[in-house]
Amino acid sequence: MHTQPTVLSITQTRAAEQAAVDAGSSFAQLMETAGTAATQALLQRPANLQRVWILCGKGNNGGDGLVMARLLAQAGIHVTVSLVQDTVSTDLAAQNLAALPASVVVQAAALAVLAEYDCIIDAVFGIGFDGELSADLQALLHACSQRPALRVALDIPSGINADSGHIAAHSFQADVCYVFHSFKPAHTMPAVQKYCGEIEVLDIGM
Ligand SMILES: NC(=O)C1=CN([C@@H]2O[C@H](COP(=O)(O)OP(=O)(O)OC[C@H]3O[C@@H](n4cnc5c(N)ncnc54)[C@H](OP(=O)(O)O)[C@@H]3O)[C@@H](O)[C@H]2O)[C@@H](O)CC1
Ligand SMILES: [K+]
Repeated sequence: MHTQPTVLSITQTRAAEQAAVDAGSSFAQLMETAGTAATQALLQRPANLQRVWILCGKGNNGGDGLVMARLLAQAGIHVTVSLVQDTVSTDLAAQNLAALPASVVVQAAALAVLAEYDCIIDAVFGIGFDGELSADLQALLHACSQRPALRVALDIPSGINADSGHIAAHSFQADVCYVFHSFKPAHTMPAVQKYCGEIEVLDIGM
């Protein structure tokens, strides 16, 4: 029997996260589990993953990317992280930035070196995104979306509003989207699904 995926709005997702924390988990644990699940799913793919570039936003979607950076580096992969908003704004993202091993290169996003990467991970924005992308981010995400590298989006491709499904100009075009816990309304929309590519829902223990 084909079962429909559970769909939770942004508000419902945040309530489910809070309920998991109230039941004994922690936001840090949820992020660690999200980054771990996405790393394991990525490593299971028959893909060339020698050099991975992770684009991190300043919020917790960026934090998920930083967890992946640590775990992929520990798996022996050459990882470069770019903080595309020049900073991190949440405690969880800051903790995971501080926890990066020395082998992870942290440098400004440089389009000139884009061709060096086998895989690009979009951890810029998740369910916290609303509105349009800045001109700089439009140029960066557009260039990434043109690359033949494996393009991975965490939770939702950056530039897309998880509730309304509004697709900002030059949103990230993924090959695979690792969705945490449950679909958001946007994941059910065919126009958004074209930006997600393959969608895999990952259990993050909530
Ligand atoms: N909480 C948890 O337990 C877990 C959360 N998880 C992960 O966290 C993600 C949600 O994280 P989040 O809430 O920090 O939001 P996120 O998507 O990173 O973006 C927020 C940033 O975007 C910014 N921003 C918004 N619009 C913008 C625009 N147009 N242009 C520019 N900037 C814009 C906004 O800036 P502000 O408007 O506040 O200045 C803010 O700084 C979720 O999708 C999942 O991946 C998992 O780890 C599981 C456990
Ligand atoms: K993303």
